[in-house]
Amino acid sequence: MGVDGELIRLADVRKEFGDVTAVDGIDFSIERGEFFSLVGPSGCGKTTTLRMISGFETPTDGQVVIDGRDMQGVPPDARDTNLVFQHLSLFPHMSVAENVGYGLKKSGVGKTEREDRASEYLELVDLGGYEDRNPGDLSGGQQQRVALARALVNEPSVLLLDEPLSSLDRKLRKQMQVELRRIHEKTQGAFFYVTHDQEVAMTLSDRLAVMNEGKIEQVGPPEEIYRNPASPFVADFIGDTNLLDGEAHDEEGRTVVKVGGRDGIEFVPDESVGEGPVSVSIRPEDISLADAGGPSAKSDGGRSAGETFEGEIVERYFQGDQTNYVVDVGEGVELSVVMQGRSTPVERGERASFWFADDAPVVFDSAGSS
Ligand SMILES: Nc1ncnc2c1ncn2[C@@H]1O[C@H](COP(=O)(O)OP(=O)(O)OP(=O)(O)O)[C@@H](O)[C@H]1O
Repeated sequence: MGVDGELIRLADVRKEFGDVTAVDGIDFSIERGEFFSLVGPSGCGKTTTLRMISGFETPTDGQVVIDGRDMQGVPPDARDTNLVFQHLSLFPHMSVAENVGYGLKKSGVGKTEREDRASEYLELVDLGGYEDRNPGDLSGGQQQRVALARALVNEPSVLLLDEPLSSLDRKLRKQMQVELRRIHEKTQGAFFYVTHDQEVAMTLSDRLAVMNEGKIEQVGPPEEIYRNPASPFVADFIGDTNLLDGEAHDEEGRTVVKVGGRDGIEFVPDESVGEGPVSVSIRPEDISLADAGGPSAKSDGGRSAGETFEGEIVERYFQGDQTNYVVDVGEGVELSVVMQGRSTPVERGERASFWFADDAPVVFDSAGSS
């Protein structure tokens, strides 16, 4: 563990269940020591992908390679992977230490070494001293940490995690996210994390793959995916965005994108885009607001700000450190805007001016690529 290089590779992997195509020809690889997440909406094929890596499901087509070895025909227990599920499966009649040492016992490790290693991994998940407890006497988060220790104790090259936090309440989930990151750093093994929760995936991952309807739409570090989404689906699924229909056309030799008709939004896209219908993604925090006609404090921290537009504030939600607005731009176009820090003095029902930097909008042509 801890050596750089590719550990897992999926090459053109497909899985069909009867006439349902659960996974539709996917390719990605996971590096040693990496925290890699597979994220996408319910039913998109995440669990099926994880089960093909673990060996509980056989691909209809394509190749799963772990550590340079083709896994075709290799059963789950002969793979260097371990699994943690959403629903805990601790043995209630065994102590915490016995639960953690269970896999070691099965592979013939003696009692003393088993106990030592169980204690070592309980220490790792911050449960040193809990060896003799019953799993039933622990909190949900503690039980989840025991399950983690049990999956880590035989030091697999890859830990496969299928929504392991989704049964926990919000506060515990946040705590466990921090724990997971810390445990990952300590173990140096690769973590493959499956979730529909894009926020969790962004927080935890070195890189993530965004999956939709059995296909991978984008693979990359969270920030790159957030800033440069490869498709309207990715722009919408990862973080919040304004996804708008627009039209690109040529105006005196340069491309101009229009959203929402004559009084709508108009801008020159940062990257070249063909003429015709387009989708436009603008993140709410990339739009600035001020009261219409007031002393415009228009500045974008050095980024070049484009034209100023006008709209009516139809919603305003104060949220402490930020204020969320919905601006009606006319012709059915509404923009969501997030202003950080102290809110602007624009109230619901008032007119406001707004603007964004030239490089804020990401434009996708009708084929869906940016
Ligand atoms: N054993 C099976 N037999 C038939 N269809 C299946 C089987 N397993 C999964 N599917 C189908 O394959 C598709 C992908 O399922 P999968 O469980 O991989 O999705 P998922 O992204 O993990 O969803 P969720 O987030 O809800 O767990 C779904 O349409 C599902 O109904």
